[in-house]
Amino acid sequence: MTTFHEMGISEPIQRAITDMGFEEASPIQEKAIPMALTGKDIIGQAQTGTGKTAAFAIPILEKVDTSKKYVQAIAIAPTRELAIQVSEEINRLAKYVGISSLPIYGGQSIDRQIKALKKVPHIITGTPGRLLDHIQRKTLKLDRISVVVLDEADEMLDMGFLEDIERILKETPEEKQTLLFSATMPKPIQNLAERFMNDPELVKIKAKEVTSPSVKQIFYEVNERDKFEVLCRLLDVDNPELAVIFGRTKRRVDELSDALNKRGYLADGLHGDLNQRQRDVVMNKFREGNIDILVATDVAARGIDVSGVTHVYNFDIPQDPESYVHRIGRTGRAGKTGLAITFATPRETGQIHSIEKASKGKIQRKSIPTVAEARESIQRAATEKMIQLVEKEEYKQFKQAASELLEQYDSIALVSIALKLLSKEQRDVPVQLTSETPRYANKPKIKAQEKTRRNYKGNREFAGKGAIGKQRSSRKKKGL
Ligand SMILES: Nc1ncnc2c1ncn2[C@@H]1O[C@H](COP(=O)(O)OP(=O)(O)OP(=O)(O)O)[C@@H](O)[C@H]1O
Ligand SMILES: [Mg+2]
Repeated sequence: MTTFHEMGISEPIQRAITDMGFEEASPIQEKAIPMALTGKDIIGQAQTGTGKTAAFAIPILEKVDTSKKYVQAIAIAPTRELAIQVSEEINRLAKYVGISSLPIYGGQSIDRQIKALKKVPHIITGTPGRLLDHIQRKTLKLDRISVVVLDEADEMLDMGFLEDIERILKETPEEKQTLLFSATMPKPIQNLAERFMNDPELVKIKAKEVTSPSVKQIFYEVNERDKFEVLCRLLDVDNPELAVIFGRTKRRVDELSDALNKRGYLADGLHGDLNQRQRDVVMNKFREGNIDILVATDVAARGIDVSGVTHVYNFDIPQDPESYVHRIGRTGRAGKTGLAITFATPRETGQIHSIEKASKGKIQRKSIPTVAEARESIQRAATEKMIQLVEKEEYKQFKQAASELLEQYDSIALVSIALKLLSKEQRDVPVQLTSETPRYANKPKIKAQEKTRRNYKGNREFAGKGAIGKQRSSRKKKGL
């Protein structure tokens, strides 16, 4: 184990790292940081939640020259939320060095961004479409960039951002360092690396499984029409601190989050049809714990780091093993443990095995908890809540009323009713979800090339507006 001090990181950055609570470098940081400091191009692969952001952010910060007032590094990410998050992590690490990072993404006022760009931040993080937009408006110049980062590069390829990335990279000088990071590195990424990188070094943290070992993986065989009831039962039994539930489409996410609210859970939805302000509101509510369930499309599958996510539910099975790996990687981060639950309809159980094969992990089949078990959990939760409130002495103003009730009624009946009221009453509210047809069920394994094309259509709800262009209409038709 290596400390950041031993890696020769400058003192002010070390101080910021200490403030962030990092004690020692994670394996990817230990390998990638010294290598990146030599100036080499790097392809970095390590499991989800293992600190890849700092692995590229620290070398960037060491490279930026604060005496020079121009943009010196860019980090490109597939989604707006991720661009914001990466920028925030860079700014935290840069706290004592006078370097600033600015996120640039679609959906935010371009004028505001132009104003912020005039202040000439040293580092820009952004989604491909909006970065390109600023380059074309000449409000962003990349001719003196010395580092480019492609975070979640494989996802950006899958989303069809290749052309945009090529156009962005054309604006950067020949002589520069390129860093490419992801937890998954499917084949097509190697072509990208060959084209854009200069003799890159592969820094791969060898692991038995692609998924994080701190995430326990289970699946339930559930009929489409039973999914929601089973989900509620599991939520009652598992009682997650914070959970992310992934749905296949935007409609699914909206319906699911409405239905959960009707049943008394604190949930909100995130997908690409919300405007940026709505997206920000939802993410902030989730980060601050004002909701404890985030229902999302794959827009939240990559890179999003919210500490305290204990459970990930794949309400709809992910469309490929990579998506599975990233989705479940929203829990079990930074050494914490997590539970990943996947629903597979009877026709989809074969896909569970494909995922297991590709990720070299084990997904254990479990049987659905019974109604009685769920009820027991609800009662246990209500009892715990009552004990907590009693211990906090939060009952004083009801004392008089309580004594009067006790004179007239049986004490067991009264406490039982109080428990009933503390339990989530809305659990019986009927809800109806539109059923989703599985996208790739029972189809032969998709070849890499074909897959890229399909995802290009199916998956482009994510990021910068500029990049989406004509794909939008076909997406709308499909209701994605
Ligand atoms: N050395 C460290 N010690 C403790 N915590 C760390 C360390 N490095 C990073 N972290 C924390 O671990 C969490 C996960 O880091 P990060 O988001 O960079 O993971 P990642 O590898 O990029 O994951 P993903 O593949 O999902 O994008 C963050 O909250 C980060 O602040
Ligand atoms: Mg990441």
